Amino acid sequence: MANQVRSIHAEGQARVHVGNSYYGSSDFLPTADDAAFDSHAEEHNTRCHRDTRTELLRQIREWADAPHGKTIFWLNGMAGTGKSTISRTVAKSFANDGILGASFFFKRGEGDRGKANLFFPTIASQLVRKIPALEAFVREAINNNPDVARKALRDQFEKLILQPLDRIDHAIAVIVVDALDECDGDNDVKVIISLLSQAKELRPPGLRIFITSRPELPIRLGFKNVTGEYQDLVLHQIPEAIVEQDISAFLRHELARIRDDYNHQALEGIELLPDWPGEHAIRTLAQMAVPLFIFAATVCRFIEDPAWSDPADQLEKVLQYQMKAYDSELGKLDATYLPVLKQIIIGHTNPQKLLAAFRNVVGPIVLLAQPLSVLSLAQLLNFSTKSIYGRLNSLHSVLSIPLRIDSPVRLFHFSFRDFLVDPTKRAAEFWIDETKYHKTLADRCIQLLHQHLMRDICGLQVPGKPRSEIDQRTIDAVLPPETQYACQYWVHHLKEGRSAVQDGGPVHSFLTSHLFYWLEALSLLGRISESISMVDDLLTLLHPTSATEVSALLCDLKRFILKSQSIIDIAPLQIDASALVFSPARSITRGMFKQEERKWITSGPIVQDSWNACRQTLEGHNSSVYSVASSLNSTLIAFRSDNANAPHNKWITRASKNWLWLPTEYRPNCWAVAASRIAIGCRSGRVLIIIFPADNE
Ligand SMILES: Nc1ncnc2c1ncn2[C@@H]1O[C@H](COP(=O)(O)OP(=O)(O)OP(=O)(O)O)[C@@H](O)[C@H]1O
Repeated sequence: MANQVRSIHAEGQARVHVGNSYYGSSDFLPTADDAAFDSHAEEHNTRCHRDTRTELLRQIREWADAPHGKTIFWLNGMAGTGKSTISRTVAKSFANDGILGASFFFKRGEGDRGKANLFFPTIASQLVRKIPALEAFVREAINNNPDVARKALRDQFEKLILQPLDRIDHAIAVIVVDALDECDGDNDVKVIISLLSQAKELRPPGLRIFITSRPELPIRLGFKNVTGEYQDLVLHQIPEAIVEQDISAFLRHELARIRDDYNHQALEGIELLPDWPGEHAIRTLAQMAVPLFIFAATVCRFIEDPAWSDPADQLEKVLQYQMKAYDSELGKLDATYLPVLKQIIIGHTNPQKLLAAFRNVVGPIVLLAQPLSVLSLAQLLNFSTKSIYGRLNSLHSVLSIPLRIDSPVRLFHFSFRDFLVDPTKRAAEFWIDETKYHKTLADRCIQLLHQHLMRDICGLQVPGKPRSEIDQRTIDAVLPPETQYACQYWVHHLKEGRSAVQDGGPVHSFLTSHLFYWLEALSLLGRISESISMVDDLLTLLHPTSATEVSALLCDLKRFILKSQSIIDIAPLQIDASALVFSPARSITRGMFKQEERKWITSGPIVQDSWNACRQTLEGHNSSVYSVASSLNSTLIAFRSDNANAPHNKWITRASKNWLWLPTEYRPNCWAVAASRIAIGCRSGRVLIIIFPADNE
């Protein structure tokens, strides 16, 4: 990070002075991890088998190459029909030909990949890498609006993508956006569609956007609003015969591979016949599958799974679901997943016990907002790693379970979760009660935070130490993945579990004891801005009659965070320094955490009584220092700039380290420093006197 410390040191005895650190923009833009088609998390995901989707892929290519074609191509289709696989294939082929501008694969349950927040910054940062001429204009946008990546989607799109692209001569570039339906927030989805449709205004008009999604209502409405601006294709309306042919080709290839691998290590006499499974079985499986590729893919994993029996037996088990698969689309999901799940209980005398154990482990896994490893799951759920592995052993065809204990367990396909939590299956043996397990996760997250969070968890000591100077390994050591997860998602699970927040309840008690440590941890994770929406969510969960105290605390807390988030974001420990010291005397948050106030301020500023009308001050202006003054004996130094928002006026430093950050209304116009006492004349008319203990105290 380009973090420049420019403190001017007084020679001699000066112990307290006003310094001037400022923080350059470290990362170019915040981005969503693993969203690109070629990211590490996506690398093992399948692309179209070479004998499948040939005509469709040709059409997509033709659209991308057509000089006056529509800007957007929308490929929509039901769950499991193969959209993401097509997206990966076209992204790879565009990348090979040098025309892929950017790709974003939305994925629910994978943190930032399931939200709109970082969609445009991620696309912009990839575009910059692809088209270097854009960099200067994107940087200019960031300099003019340092917070642009956190602004409304429209601002992000216009400033980071549309305007920079409009200022350069660019050749054709394709952006691939997969699974838009997995982006949270119906309104965000509609806004994204509407904004992307504006790309047609670009001169020269070289941008193409390939979007896939399920045909869900908000997306259909979004596209309805931009009728005429896009070309589309409905995957599940492709004639059945063509899809059956594609799925057959895939099955033929995969089952032959499974047979050969099995025969390679099978004892003599039990090998599969060389023509196994035979055309009849392939045709039956393909007919059961149409139009769901996910059926074919899961069946192959199930047949191959050595945990059960040989491939021929496994195939027989699948074929028993023949009639069910022909029933309906829901029946097809049953036929996909029931053979796998039934294995868990077949032949057991006490299936209820096994089912309960299955739900207690698999329920949380499918509901996580971001995948966790077995190690982290064990910590979070308070189970042993052995018992988790025991439950997962039979699920290798539906879950990707890495060998490493600290690598995340992932769903092969989101339709597995859809199947398990389907509310129409309440009575079914494998049904997972979403609300119940979200509640469990919320409780466990809160308990974990209770156990692990503490003040100054990284041992920074110096209150102004910027987050950017803390080694990520230090943060990861004190905040392991499950604690990071709990910090970010306890409110999400509370909300999805529809738990009421009430006075004296677990949330109230957590906030009363651990609020500051939680905010400090969020800051260390670079996620403090998300605390505002979490507080908003908590406010929606208030119990109607018994939440007076916690409601007042949350309203106050929102003001507290809004006022100080810019500095807490930079220096985590300012939460109980500047944020606390400058909050109003009657702030509930301040009152509650009075004991946290830093002892190194003997006498703090006189502050207003209550919150005033100013909710938040946006930081980010720059100006140079133009005058420096020193006391007669040269022990004290003060300096001033044109601009009250200039970074040089923001900190009180001690021994050349930042200690106390000054909110805008306390920024100095003039000041006097004497030993450990500092008097600041503020532009607002306030005079602020702060006394620090002498160094030897
Ligand atoms: N053309 C193909 N060739 C080989 N395998 C395929 C093909 N299409 C799909 N598959 C397999 O089917 C699985 C499901 O497909 P995919 O994830 O692409 O469906 P989807 O339509 O994106 O589903 P969802 O809408 O639920 O995300 C893939 O993981 C892959 O294993």
